[in-house]
Amino acid sequence: MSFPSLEQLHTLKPQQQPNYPDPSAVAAVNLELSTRPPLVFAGECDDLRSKLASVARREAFLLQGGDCAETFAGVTAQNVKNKLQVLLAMAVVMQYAAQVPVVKVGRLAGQYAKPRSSDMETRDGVSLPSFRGDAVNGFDFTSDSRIPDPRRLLDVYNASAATLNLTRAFVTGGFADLRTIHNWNTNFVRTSSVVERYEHLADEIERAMAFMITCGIDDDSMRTVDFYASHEALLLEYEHALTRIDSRSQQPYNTSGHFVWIGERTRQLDGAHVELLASVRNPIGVKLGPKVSGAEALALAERLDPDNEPGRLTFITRMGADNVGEALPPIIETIQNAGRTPVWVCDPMHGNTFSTSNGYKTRSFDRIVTELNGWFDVHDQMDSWPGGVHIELTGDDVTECVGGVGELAETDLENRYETACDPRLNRNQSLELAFTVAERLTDGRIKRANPVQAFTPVDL
Ligand SMILES: O=C[C@H](O)[C@H](O)COP(=O)(O)O
Ligand SMILES: C=C(OP(=O)(O)O)C(=O)O
Ligand SMILES: [Mn+2]
Repeated sequence: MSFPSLEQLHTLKPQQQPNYPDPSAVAAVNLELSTRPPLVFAGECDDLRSKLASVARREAFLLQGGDCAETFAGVTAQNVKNKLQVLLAMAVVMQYAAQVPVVKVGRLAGQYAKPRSSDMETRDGVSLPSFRGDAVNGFDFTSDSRIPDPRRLLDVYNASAATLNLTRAFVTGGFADLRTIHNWNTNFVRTSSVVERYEHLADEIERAMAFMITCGIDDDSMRTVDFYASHEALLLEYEHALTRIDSRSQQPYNTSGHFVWIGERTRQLDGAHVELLASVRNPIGVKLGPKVSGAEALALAERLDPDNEPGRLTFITRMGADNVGEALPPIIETIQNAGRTPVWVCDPMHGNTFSTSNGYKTRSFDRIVTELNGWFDVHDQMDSWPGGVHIELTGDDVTECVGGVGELAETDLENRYETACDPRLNRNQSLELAFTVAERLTDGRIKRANPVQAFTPVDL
């Protein structure tokens, strides 16, 4: 099985690509990237695909989260640790509530390139190219900083390798111990105003943990977790250079991340991004906004997952709180009628962004929860599995989204607004969201594949 050449991809009018001033510099970077070792291995991608197949079979739930735009300056032990900490804590809460394994996938180690709504940004009458992520140009609003530089792709590779290395060390070196993670949640519940709402769940987890320990359960599954890297496959030069033929299967894999997805702005059926990802064996995702029809979603499924392979395709729906109830059911119905069971994931962030009167791009925690609840209601109505959530978040106490447990107001945003692109949930808002999702997952209306069987005493 081969994959398309970069030249072939460029004939497909790729969207959201940088306008590099010097093609020879791009070619030189391509050559160097194509000799660099893979960042992830095909076998790891296969493991993730089989875990996502469990999600498609209602036997697991996916938690995918991290920065909207990673930054080179953000590649620090503390930043990676905080992000992992909040994701692992969220996963414990969801896993206990859902009574199914939670597949943990970070938006990290490659999320450095951004599609933008507008090519140009104008401030005080000065127009410059939009910031497209550290992978492309600089955040500073100066003409030099905003010139796309292909050498940044080498920095993306190095930053991603360092982040992956740290992540692997953290999740296998004791940081992911279930008892430690649970203590974080207990502290959160005790130190925030959500005590009454979540203390019961936190206490139940505490008792379950204590019970497991009294049973002498103390194996590796208590201390380590499987954790995977994901990002949007946006920059064709980078993604193509890291697409390699697996020596075991002779199949192409994107080795820049375990899971890569196609964004809302680049999912044209006959486009370059669909062409490239259709050719790789990774588990892949596609973002679906409120204007997509069932027929378009089905055409994407048939193109990207022709064998209807469990775990291969994840639809990440980002409908907006006001649209999810109307826009999502016909899409699910069309896919169900075609006999397909992709992984259905909710991204409650990208359809709910707005700008405040004081000029901040933000999101409201309440609107995020409204879309999530609407999404759960639709899957309940359609008897499909609400398979996971896709969240832009950080493990830091930033002030980027209004509302939530700290009741952040628009006037609070200036205190610690650090995102390089979209506003992220902060640590406490992320944990509160996990408890909110947990409440829905314990909802009896959601039909799991293997509900925890009531204990039936043996007839003696
Ligand atoms: O992360 C998603 C997009 O890159 C982002 O929402 C685009 O933001 P913009 O509308 O400010 O360009
Ligand atoms: C660009 C993103 O989202 P979307 O493609 O859904 O706008 C993103 O998830 O970073
Ligand atoms: Mn975003």
